[in-house]
This record gives sequence, structure tokens and C-alpha cells, in this order.
Amino acid sequence: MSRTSLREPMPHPTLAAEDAVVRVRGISKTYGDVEALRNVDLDVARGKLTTLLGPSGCGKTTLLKIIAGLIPATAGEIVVNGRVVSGPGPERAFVFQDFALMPWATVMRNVAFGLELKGIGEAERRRTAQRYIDEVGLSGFESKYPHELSGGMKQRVGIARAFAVNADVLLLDEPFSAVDEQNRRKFQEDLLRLVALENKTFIFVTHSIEEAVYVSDRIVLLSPRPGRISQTIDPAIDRSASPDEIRRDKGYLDTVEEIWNGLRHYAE
Ligand SMILES: Nc1ncnc2c1ncn2[C@@H]1O[C@H](COP(=O)(O)OP(=O)(O)OP(=O)(O)O)[C@@H](O)[C@H]1O
Repeated sequence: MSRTSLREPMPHPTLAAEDAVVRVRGISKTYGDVEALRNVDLDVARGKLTTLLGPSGCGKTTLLKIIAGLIPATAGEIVVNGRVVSGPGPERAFVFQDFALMPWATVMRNVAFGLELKGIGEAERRRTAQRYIDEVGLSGFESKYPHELSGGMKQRVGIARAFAVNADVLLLDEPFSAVDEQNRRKFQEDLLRLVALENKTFIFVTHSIEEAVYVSDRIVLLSPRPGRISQTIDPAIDRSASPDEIRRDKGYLDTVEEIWNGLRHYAE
């Protein structure tokens, strides 16, 4: 049912200019005397979901935040849609691990917040926000405050907010880590639906090999700190199958096993 292609170590995966929305060039990052990333080169394909996977502390979040323009690199540059990144920009939206919602604002206001910052009028803000509130399954909760929501619902608000600003690139830092397994699976399915529907580029950080294989077009494996790209893997899962079929598929299971074998010695 599915075809799995495992690529050999490919330290400098490059794409033609029109296919790459994000180009990571020679990125290194040092925090004081901690070397987090060393000379990372990566091209991220337009309209695809690319996952950063690797042992704890290998610099996944650091790389995502550098792409977002939230922290500066020590060396190298990030190019998005042909422009060198010098800070956050409207073409990139970041979904934080801890949701980062405004506790004093309703679901509607939280989702519409990025549009408010852009100076978009209230009627249009509400229309756009409502569309994404509906898409993430939060219809009826528009007037609730974050403390009235479960962790999973808060995460949906964070995702709806990122979608509402209509960024080309969505940067998701372990967005499902704070929710239970059942909700996590539901989110993975929702994410795949949104990827198909929205035709945006996703860069996703996770600890979970299964999650990475389930959702990704491409998985970029990072070595332990200082993080470098050790391998890229294109799971090539047949997404037309049901979630249960995918999880039982031999190609899926073999890819999980192969990645686990690659990472096992870091965990031991
Ligand atoms: N603000 C900071 N100041 C100092 N060191 C930092 C800072 N942020 C991250 N680090 C260090 O840089 C390294 C990479 O951290 P980062 O959070 O990017 O890794 P990660 O792969 O996302 O980790 P995890 O999977 O555990 O979330 C770690 O050793 C971390 O302790």
C-alpha cells in the first residue's frame, strides 16, 4: 500500500529555487559555551510537511526559532521566499508548545489576534477567525476564555491563530506534546487534513518517531548536540488509507523501525 524510501545520509539536501520556500544556509548557534547547532544546511519544500526529529537537546527548537526569526543565529542565514530573514515576518507563523494564548482574551480574540496586529477591520477579522475556529472543531466556543478550555482545545486555538494570519510557512514546536494520546492522534489527523486543504508549508518539531512518520513528507534527523543533519527520510505514506490502515502498514512500520534503529544508540 505504501512505498517507503529511505535516503542515505544527505548532509546538504538542496532543491530548485522555486521548490524551496525556506533555505537554511550554514546555520550555527552557540549559547554561551553550549554549541547547539553546527553548520546546518536544509531546503524546505513548498507545500510539504517537513519534520525535525532527533535526540533531546539536539537543537530542534533552536533551529525552528531561528527560522521564525525569534532568535538570531551565531552564523549562517535563513532565506524565506528569496528574502534573508532578519526577524519575525508575516509569511511565518509559530505555534508554541505551551499554546501562548492571551488568558484575558476570548477564543475569538485569540484566534483573530494576528489579524488585529495587521490592522485588519473587525468584520473581516471575525469572518476569517470564525472559518479557522470551525476548521479546528471549536465552533460554539468563540466566547470562552483559555481557562475554560482543555489542553487540547487550547492547542486548537493556537493552531487556528497560526492559520488565520495566512502565513506561507507554519512552524510548529511539538504542538501535541501537552495533550493525551487519544487527542494527539485526532490532532495528527486534523493536521494532515489541514495540510491537504491549505497548501501551506509546515515545519514540525516532534520527539515522537511514530508521529513523524505518520504526518511527514520529509523527516530530517538531527544528530546529538551540536545538532547537524544526519539523515533525511521521505516516508511516502499513502494518505488515502484510513489512519488505522496506515499505522498497520508495513511501509509505515518499517520506517518507524529504521529511524528507531538510527536513534537507538543515542538513547542507550
Ligand atoms: N536560551 C538558552 N540558553 C542557553 N542554552 C540554551 C538555550 N536554549 C537552548 N539551550 C541549549 O541548547 C541546546 C539545544 O536546545 P533545544 O531546545 O533547541 O533542543 P531540542 O532538540 O529542541 O530539545 P528537546 O527535544 O529536549 O526539546 C540544549 O543543550 C539546550 O540546553
